[in-house]
Parts: sequence; C-alpha cells; structure tokens
Amino acid sequence: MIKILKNLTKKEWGFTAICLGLIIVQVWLDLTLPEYMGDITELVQTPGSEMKEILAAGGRMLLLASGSLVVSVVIAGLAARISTNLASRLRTNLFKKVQSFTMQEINNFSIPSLITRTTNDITQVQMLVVIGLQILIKSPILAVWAIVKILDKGWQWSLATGIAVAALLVVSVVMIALAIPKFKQLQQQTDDLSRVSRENLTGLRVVRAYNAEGYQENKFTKANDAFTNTNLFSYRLMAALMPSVELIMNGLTLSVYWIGAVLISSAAVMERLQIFSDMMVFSSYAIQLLMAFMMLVMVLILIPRASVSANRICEVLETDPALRDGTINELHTAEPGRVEFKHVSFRYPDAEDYVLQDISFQANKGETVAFIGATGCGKSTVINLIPRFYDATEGGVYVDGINVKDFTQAALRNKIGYVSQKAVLFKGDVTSNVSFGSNGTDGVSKKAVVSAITTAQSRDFVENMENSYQSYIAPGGTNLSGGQKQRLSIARAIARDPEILIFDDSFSALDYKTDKILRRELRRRAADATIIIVAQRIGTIKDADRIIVLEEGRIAGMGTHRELMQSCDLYKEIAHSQLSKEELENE
Ligand SMILES: Nc1ncnc2c1ncn2[C@@H]1O[C@H](COP(=O)(O)OP(=O)(O)OP(=O)(O)O)[C@@H](O)[C@H]1O
Repeated sequence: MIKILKNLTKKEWGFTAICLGLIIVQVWLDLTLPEYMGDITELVQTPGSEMKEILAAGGRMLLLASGSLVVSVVIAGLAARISTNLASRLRTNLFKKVQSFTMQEINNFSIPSLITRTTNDITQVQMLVVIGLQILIKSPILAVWAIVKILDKGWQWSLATGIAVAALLVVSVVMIALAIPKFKQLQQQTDDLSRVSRENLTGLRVVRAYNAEGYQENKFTKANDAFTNTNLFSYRLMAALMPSVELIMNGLTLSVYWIGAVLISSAAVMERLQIFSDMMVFSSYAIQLLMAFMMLVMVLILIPRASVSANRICEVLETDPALRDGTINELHTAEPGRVEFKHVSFRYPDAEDYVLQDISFQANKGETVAFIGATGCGKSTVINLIPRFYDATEGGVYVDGINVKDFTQAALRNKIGYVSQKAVLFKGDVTSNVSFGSNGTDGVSKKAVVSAITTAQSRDFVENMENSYQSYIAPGGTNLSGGQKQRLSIARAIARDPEILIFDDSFSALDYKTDKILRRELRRRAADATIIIVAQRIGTIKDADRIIVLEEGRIAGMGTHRELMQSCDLYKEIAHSQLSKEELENE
C-alpha cells in the first residue's frame, strides 16, 4: 500500500497535509463539545441558574457542531479528489505498463486478471484512500486526545475504558486475521468470474452451435458460488463484528454510570454534583474514544482487501518486460528492408522443447520470401521473431543488417507492416482502422488510406457501405465478413508504406481470384518492400523469390517453386495434394 502511495503527486501530498490540519481542527471541535455539556449539567443542577446561561452554552455547542460539519465536508471533498486522481493515475500507469508487456508477461498474468487489476483492484485501493484519509488519521488523534481529556477524571472510569478498548482490539484483530486470507481469495475469484464471463461471451456462437449453454452455465455457477461463499464468509465476519462493537460500547456506558452511581453514593453531598457532572462528561469522551476505535476498525476491515489489491497492482507495475529496448532509432539504414535469420533456434518461455531449430535465411529488399509447412510446424513463430514479439533463444534475427534487439522497438516496428493470422479490427470506422498507428511520420493521409484500400481489393465493398470510408466498424470487426476483415487488415499494413511486409496466413479467407489480384497489385505498389508470407496454399506463394519449407521447426527445403519441385519431397507432396495435374504440368 505504501508503494501505491508513492504515486501521489506533491500537490496531493499538500492536500493530504491540509486534510490533516482540518482533521485536528475537527477533533478539537468534537472534543470541546462535551465540556459545554458538563457546564449545562452543572447549570441545570445548580439552583438559581438562568435560562439564558444554559441557552448560551447550548448555542456554543451548536456552533461547534456546525463547524465540525463544515470541516468534515471539506475533508471529504479533498479526500475524494486525492483518491480519484490517484486511481486515475494508477489506471494510466497500469495501462502503459501492460502495453510494454510481451505475450509472455500477458500470459503469465492472464488477460482477465489484468482487466480486474485495472478496474476492481484499483477501486478497492481508491475506497481505502478516500475513507482512510478521513478516518485513519482522525481516529488515532481523536482517541489520544480523548484519553488525555479523561485521564484525571477518575481511575475507575479510566480502567473501565481501558478494558473496553482492549476488548475491542482483541475482537478486531481476531476478525481481521480471519478475513485476510478470504480477501486474497476474493480478488482471485473475481479474476475467475471475469475469465469465465469473457470466455463465454467471446465464444458465444460456438457455445450456442454446440448447445453448450448448460456446460458453460455450470462453469459460471462454480465460479460464482465460490465467489459468493467467500463473500458471504467475509460479510458474516463483519456482521459479527458490529454487534460485538456495540456490545462493548453499551457495556462501557453502563459501567461508567454504574461506577458513577457507586462513587456518588459513597461521596459527601457537596461532591456529588461535581461527580455527576464529571460522569456525564466522561461518558461523552468515552463514547468518542470508542467511536474512534470503531471507525478505526471499519478502516482496518478495508485494509486487508485493499492491500491485497495494492499488491496485485504493484506486481504488474514492478514486472520488467522480458524484452529490453535497444538504442538504434534510425528509420534509414544502410541495408533497408533486408531480413536475415542466422542459426535461430527458439523455445517458448516455460516450454521445454524447441519450436524452431537452426533457421537461417535471407530476404533482400524487394524480394518475396514465403513459408509453407504443416500446421504447427513453426511458421508463425518464425515471423513473430521479426517484430520482436518474442526474442530468439539462440542465434540472431537481423533487420537492415542490424540485430533486432539493438533497435528501439518503436523504430523496428515502424519498418514493418504486420498482418496477423486472425484479422484484428478496432471499434471505429474504416479510415481509423486503416490509418491505425504511425510510421514515425505524421500519420497516414486520406489519399494513402484510399490507395491502400484499393490495393487490398476492398474499395468496392467499402464504397458500397452506407458511410463509405467513414462506415462504422464494430469492436473486433464483427459487422464484416472474414474476407473483408482480412482485406482491411492488409490495407492497414500497406498504408504505412513499410520496408517489410509480413503476412501471417493473411490470404486464407480470400477467394483464389482476389488472392491473385491482390498479390499482383501489392507487388506493383510495394515494389521495394521485402514481403514475407506464411501460407497454406501453394497458389499464394508459387511466385515467391524464395520458398522455405518448414518441417517440425527445421528447414526441410529452400528455393523457388521450380527448384523445390525437383529437390524437396515434402514440398512436392504439398503441391501434389493442392494443384491439379494440369497446373503442375504447366509449370
Ligand atoms: N504462446 C505459445 N506458447 C507455447 N507454445 C506455443 C505458443 N504458440 C505456439 N506454440 C507452439 O509452437 C508450435 C508452432 O506454432 P506456430 O503457431 O508457429 O505454428 P504454425 O506453423 O504457424 O501453425 P499454423 O499453420 O496452424 O498457423 C506449435 O506446436 C504450438 O503448439
């Protein structure tokens, strides 16, 4: 929690200091009240007292109470401001941190957990700060001040108060000790609930198609029941705490009056009035004291959950991304567009086996290099090493003749137009999706967007949409067909005019004719770009300058289509399974 508080700005620490000052004023106002009550009690008991004296004391009490109210409103306003600003800053910091994570760190935390940490966990911390600022500081001051005020009023009463405070502390410590592990579980179970809900919603079509609603419901019920039971346990604990506190408070009041009664009955007549007045004042202070402890307990209840949340937030903020940024920031290098793998082997973090072994190849400026091979042989893994989604375990990946690790990630990725296997579109419109991201320039012009969309064979369907280039795109591009999504993702990569274009099986949803025209137009438009294609269809890669056949993470063959048809059995096998006899004979 302390680490989280380091995120407060100087201005907010200033506000906190103001809060502290105001709290001291408020405590003084609250603790001066009983003195007037003592005066009123004495006036009432003294024969000959005048009504206006009583009214004057009452008026002062009213003034003090109003002052206390105004001050508490100001404190609440300041606390709300400090806590909401802190929460907003934490959200920003978490978002930025997660942006810098590699897939490895994201998978370690899991996406639902990162979402819960950015939302629910921050809310827990915010709640503690807003309440803590008002109560956590006030209670100890109030308690100590109240103790000072009552110390000289009679040891019997002080002893009773001491016993009550001790009982309150014992009850609180037991309850909190029982609650802490449950609060830890509660945050993890929030992650689980969010994971199950998310999985169900994103896979809704599959769930319905397979009539798996019951199965999903069971999963949800299990997560929900676990969450509910832990919640119930913690609320039951709290439910037991409140009556215990009330019992102690009422017990103390009773003891004060009982002790008072004994003292009065054994005192001389002259002293009785003073003892009675002291008793009234004491009981007020004693209740204030217990109230201070009760408020403290209420905050202490929030602390375990908030500190679990604070730890979860700090875990993310303190995680160093596995990828270290390089220093080279230049857009223009000596060998633009050259991609080279030198004896690259790769193992996924936490996996035992190598997915890639001893991969070496070159792709020069203006060349097209393609990868083909069975599913799971490592094609996507190879190309994911170029934009540094992962780093090679052994060997080196070079872009423009420079090791990718030496570039800043921004500079490296500005050279690349990457189209992922699964088309990803964002909520917005056609233009915002195609002009997405910057290329170290001032962004993508409208003309470039239209031109990229034309090359990606999307112009017809985009112009036929209701608002053309401004047409709405739903989150994930769910209002488009698979092929349309793929073409817009391709347009996005082309619009940046990158040195290197990477297509990870990005033509699979296109019909053969569109696939062919698109590749031809692409080659024409991006004549200087190095194109790296992963494909399942021989037709898509047949014309590539170099085709690399992968088999279980190793290179099984490399060459042009013609060369591979002569030299690589695996390639021949794939070709025979996909191309007709005529197509093969026409080679
Ligand atoms: N994040 C990951 N963590 C661990 N293993 C992974 C991860 N991603 C992929 N793999 C494994 O690495 C291997 C190669 O996967 P990759 O996605 O590169 O294959 P691919 O040739 O592109 O397959 P496809 O043609 O089906 O897309 C697979 O066996 C897969 O199980």
